[in-house]
Amino acid sequence: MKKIILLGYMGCGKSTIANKLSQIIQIPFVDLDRKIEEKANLSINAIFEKHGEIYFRKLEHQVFVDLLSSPEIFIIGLGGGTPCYANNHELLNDEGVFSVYLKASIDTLFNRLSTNKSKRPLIAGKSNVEMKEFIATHLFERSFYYNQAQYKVVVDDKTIDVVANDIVAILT
Ligand SMILES: Nc1ncnc2c1ncn2[C@@H]1O[C@H](COP(=O)(O)OP(=O)(O)O)[C@@H](O)[C@H]1O
Ligand SMILES: O=C(O)C1=C[C@@H](OP(=O)(O)O)[C@@H](O)[C@H](O)C1
Ligand SMILES: [Mg+2]
Repeated sequence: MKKIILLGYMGCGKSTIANKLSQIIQIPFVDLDRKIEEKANLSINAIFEKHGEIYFRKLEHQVFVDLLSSPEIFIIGLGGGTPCYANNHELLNDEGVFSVYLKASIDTLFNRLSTNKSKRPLIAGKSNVEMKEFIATHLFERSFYYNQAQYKVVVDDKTIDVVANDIVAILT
């Protein structure tokens, strides 16, 4: 069995789907953002505010590499930016890893993020109009990195159960 990595843009459902998948296949789930918060003893928002994004990206890389070097098997829900910094995308094809891109359209991301902005420092201060524009550009810039994943699951108009079971089908 390999470690399972879920990746994709903010709001695509990495944390939610990883949690559901963990219940189905009985493998523990680790959310990279929560591990970063534990290590820094600060919330994601506070890390960005106090130390800035570059510091966050260094910590994110360290925590990701540490998790991958662990002998244990788990499901890792990455942060939306994880594959896009510090050559982390190269780790998506490591031998002991099974990586899945949860692909969502701009509309799906916008709908999910417009009610979930406050804990995401990159979009927290934006109006809805600014956010739609931001998601469109940012998703385009990041797609190269997301497409390095071994597998892709489209999540638009699918329930949490359906997405989780799509991943189970790929795994088996
Ligand atoms: N398949 C889905 N259908 C409907 N809502 C979803 C689905 N997946 C995730 N969500 C919702 O979208 C929001 C963002 O999900 P989250 O797991 O935090 O995304 P990520 O970790 O990728 O940023 C949450 O409110 C979550 O409940
Ligand atoms: O896309 C990004 O750069 C980020 C996504 C967040 O994770 P989610 O994708 O779980 O929101 C979190 O790591 C941080 O706010 C930065
Ligand atoms: Mg998340």
